[in-house]
Amino acid sequence: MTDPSVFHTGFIAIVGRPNVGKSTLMNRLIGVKVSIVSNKAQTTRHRVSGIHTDEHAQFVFVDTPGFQTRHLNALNRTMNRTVTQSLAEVDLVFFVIEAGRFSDEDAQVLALLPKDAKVILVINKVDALEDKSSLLPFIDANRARYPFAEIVPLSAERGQNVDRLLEVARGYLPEGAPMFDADDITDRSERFLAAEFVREKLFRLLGDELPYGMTVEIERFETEGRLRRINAAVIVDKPGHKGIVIGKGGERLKRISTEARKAMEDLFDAKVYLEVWVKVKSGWADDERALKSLGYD
Ligand SMILES: Nc1nc2c(ncn2[C@@H]2O[C@H](COP(=O)(O)OP(=O)(O)OP(=O)(O)O)[C@@H](O)[C@H]2O)c(=O)[nH]1
Repeated sequence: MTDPSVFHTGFIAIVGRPNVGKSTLMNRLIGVKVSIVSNKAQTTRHRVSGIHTDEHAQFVFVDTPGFQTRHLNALNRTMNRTVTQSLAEVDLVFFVIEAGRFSDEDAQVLALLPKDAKVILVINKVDALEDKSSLLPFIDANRARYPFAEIVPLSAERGQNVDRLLEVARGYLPEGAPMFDADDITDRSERFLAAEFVREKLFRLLGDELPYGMTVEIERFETEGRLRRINAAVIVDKPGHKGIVIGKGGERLKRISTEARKAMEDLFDAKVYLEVWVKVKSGWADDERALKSLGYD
């Protein structure tokens, strides 16, 4: 049993083949919807996708980039090395499989786990198991596959035994103060996400016309209860790019901002006033600013 007076904080990666229920589990673990957000933590190389904090521990869930189990070719093998490296940097891995089933794809994911990683085997979807008595032999069969630190059967969808997973996981996280303030992270995440949504719509609606070097900056982000006032600037490099983003009669920009606003309202569970405009900030303008800051006019 872990000493409850000691606080634990650490990074966890959730891995598994497609469709085993990783997202469902993540949503369960995080609980509050608004916390299921991407946040580029400044202090770490990890991309944080969710955080759960209770009185004993802070669980920081991170994305594993480039996971690939289908079509093993040279490129994917290189990507898989990246996966193995990023998994070596977390404190704990949740390897998720489906109850009663261990496929070749599961084996491929398992093979990517670094040899000395601490891995908890999460057997998900136990609710869907027709013959409940088959669970114990299934657990035993999996013990032989890898030196799992723990094996936890659960149902992410129904929330069964999910608390147990957190309780067990805590003992594998290093002792230490929380890295993130739960409220803080929510605000910063929303701001970060707002930029992500605008970017995503730009990518989707501009397609091949996407100007090189385009960025999105959130110039204003205000929270008033369940209302957000957000101003986003799409920054392009050349005056000619401005028209591409705006489109004929402003149609394109209007669509981008409407779709981004809807996505934000869904996720933030709030009313959103969003203004999006396009600014040209060429290299030349930057030079000029740089000169001004040095006192040259
Ligand atoms: N019966 C049952 N179904 C579940 C459970 N957890 C997830 N599912 C279902 O399994 C399907 C896949 O769930 P996801 O959470 O999207 O799986 P994933 O691993 O994130 O999938 P990818 O994003 O493709 O990698 C969905 O239809 C879920 O509703 C569970 O505990 N029991």
